[in-house]
Amino acid sequence: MRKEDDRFRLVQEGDREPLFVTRRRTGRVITFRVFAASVFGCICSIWFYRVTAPSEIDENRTGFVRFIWLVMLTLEIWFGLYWLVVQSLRWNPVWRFTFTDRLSRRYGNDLPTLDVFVCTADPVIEPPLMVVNTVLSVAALDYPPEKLAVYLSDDGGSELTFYALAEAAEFAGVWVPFCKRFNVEPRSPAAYLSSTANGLESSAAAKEVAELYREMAARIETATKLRRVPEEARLKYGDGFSQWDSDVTQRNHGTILQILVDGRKKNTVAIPTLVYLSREKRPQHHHHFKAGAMNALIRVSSKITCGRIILNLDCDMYSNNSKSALDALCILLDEKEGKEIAFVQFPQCYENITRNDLYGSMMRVIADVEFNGLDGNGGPLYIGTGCFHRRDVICGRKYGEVEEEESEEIQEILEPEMIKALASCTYEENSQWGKEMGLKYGCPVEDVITGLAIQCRGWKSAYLTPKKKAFLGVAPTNLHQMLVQQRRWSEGDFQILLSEYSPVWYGQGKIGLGLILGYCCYCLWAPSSVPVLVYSVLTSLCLLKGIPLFPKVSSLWFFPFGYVTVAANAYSLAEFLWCGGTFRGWWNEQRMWLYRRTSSFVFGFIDTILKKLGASESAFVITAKVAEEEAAERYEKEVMEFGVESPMFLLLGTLGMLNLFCSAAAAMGLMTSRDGQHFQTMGMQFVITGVLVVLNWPLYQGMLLRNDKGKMPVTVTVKSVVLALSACTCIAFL
Ligand SMILES: O=c1ccn([C@@H]2O[C@H](COP(=O)(O)OP(=O)(O)O[C@H]3O[C@H](CO)[C@@H](O)[C@H](O)[C@H]3O)[C@@H](O)[C@H]2O)c(=O)[nH]1
Ligand SMILES: [Mn+2]
Repeated sequence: MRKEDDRFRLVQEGDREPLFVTRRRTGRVITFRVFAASVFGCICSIWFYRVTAPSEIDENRTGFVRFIWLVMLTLEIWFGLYWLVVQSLRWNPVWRFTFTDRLSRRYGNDLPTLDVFVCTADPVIEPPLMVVNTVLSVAALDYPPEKLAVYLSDDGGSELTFYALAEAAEFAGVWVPFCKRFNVEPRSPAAYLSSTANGLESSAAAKEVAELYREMAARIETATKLRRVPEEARLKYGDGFSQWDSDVTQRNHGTILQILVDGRKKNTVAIPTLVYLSREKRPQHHHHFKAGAMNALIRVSSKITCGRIILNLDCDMYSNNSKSALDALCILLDEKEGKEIAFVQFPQCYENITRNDLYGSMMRVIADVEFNGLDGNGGPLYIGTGCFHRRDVICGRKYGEVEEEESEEIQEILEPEMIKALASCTYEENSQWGKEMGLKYGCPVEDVITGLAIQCRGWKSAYLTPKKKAFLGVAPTNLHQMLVQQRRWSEGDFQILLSEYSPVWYGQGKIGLGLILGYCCYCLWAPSSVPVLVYSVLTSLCLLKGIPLFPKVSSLWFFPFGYVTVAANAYSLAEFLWCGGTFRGWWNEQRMWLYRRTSSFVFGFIDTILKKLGASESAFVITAKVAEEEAAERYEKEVMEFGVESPMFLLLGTLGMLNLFCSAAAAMGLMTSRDGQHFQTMGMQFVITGVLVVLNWPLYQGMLLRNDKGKMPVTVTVKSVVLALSACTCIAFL
């Protein structure tokens, strides 16, 4: 009898196989650690060299030169320590693999309810057609439709977006069944119809769907262009449009809520519930940007479908892999390890990246290396899109507290008017919303700080990178947008470091050291601008002035400098190529590394300090998702786009010119003197400044050689040249 029992248990156990596995690559990690140790050894000897400053250069050192060396020492200590912090991201990477077939066998259609939140904020820079494509792609997820609901939050309060969604709700009736029947991928109609490899073009069903989509798209685009909703539509969706009174503006309107498809009514279960929400906005109330929108969504949805799992998406991130929800559930429903995981983050991938990724927008290494490293240390950051949450955790449940049982029947169906009150401006007054409940307010990267707070409540998170990318969005397509986005991120991350939720103070004892360091890598982006800025200016100016900053090329002390430089760059190149990048892509990435640090992060740093002093408010500049035609062509050709006057460009231009002048002057001096000794002592500076000049090539082109609309505005060029020349002259005669 006992034996029987055991056998029975075994079968049961087999049934309880984990829904995912976590893998490590031991060989690679050990190699990496040995390598890292060798680099660290050299970093230490660089420090030692600076402190003991060998006598060869010491002979004729004046106080001024001594001061410069002290600055160099400080910078090198910073770089060394920052390097140490960054190693945490590579120390212990893990990869997760899911078994969706086991999930299906075990749960069938008995899956938790899932609410998808899509956020949009402006019908001009986020075209309604793009937004509804995202909505349609998630509505067609491989998930039982009666368990799925899609909410669109429109911070633009735009009739156009509502109109587009109403059209999409109708089209969904055809699209969702079509996707499921033919197992279509990807499930954004625009992406599907533009992909050539769908193999279904010829079938009658596909033709019909394509035709319907084109008609709908044409109607939406016409309306968007004319900025007017067609009269027929107004009649057809009257109860929706009636909520826009004459005085509705983007910043001033009551709550607008419309359930376009209601899955709670028993007969309409073939497509998911579809809801439009534009929360109330009044000029006298702060709306807290995307965090405010998300919190309104959490409350409103709790009275409609109350999905146990929440997927958060930006309006441009369409679902490219219909299994992503099942993948995420493999983690969240896993009986053992999954129990401690609060959210599952997918990488932010883009569909509009050119071959060599001119602006480094893909952040390949972050997505393919660093986030796996974070996962090994306790979990990736929540980055605001492509993330599956447990509803009760985002609402404040601590790890270890019991989960509330899901009530069998969804609560009584409330009148829309009662639900609307949940999205009013005053609802959150004197409540924990924005603090302990929902997404946190007051930070430009509300998502990162929210994820951190969740981890500090004892939870872990997981990172999933299925081969077939889960979601695809639109990356910034010009330099200025890219720099603005990075400025917001660096500012937000730095604010977190200084806030009461700082990973260093608040996270202490709540999350592991590895994860604290991991957060610091990003939180220190903004302050890391200062040393990079000083370093690049100092090496160039000292080259001009003939002040040596590094050991002679022939001296033994040169070795650590050379080794660190070569090894670090070779490693980063290798890593980039492993992640599927090209050599040019890596080179472009190095340029963006520099530009981010010498513009975005500088401003992010200043903004944060000003904000701490109470002198400024942080803003959320929404990233544009469309570009004008000529600019789009230049993007395709990987020609760097400047075009606008911006203080960030002025800074980049001035630094670029400074490097150019200094290296030109120094090269001329070298040629006239033919002094081999001079080259020996200044060798390293020649190389650094030379590399900077080569890296800046597209900048010089934009400033001096190009004539199209995307070149650097003349005023910026003139100002940069004047500033750089005056700096050089001052230094030369100092
Ligand atoms: O007041 C606002 C501002 C923005 N958004 C939405 O937030 C999303 C992200 O905005 P976007 O301009 O595309 O910013 P990105 O820099 O691309 O966004 C990244 O960085 C943000 C934090 O800085 C995160 O919130 C995002 O999820 C993440 O994708 C978009 O869907 C917007 O519609 C709102 O709903 N309300
Ligand atoms: Mn975006």
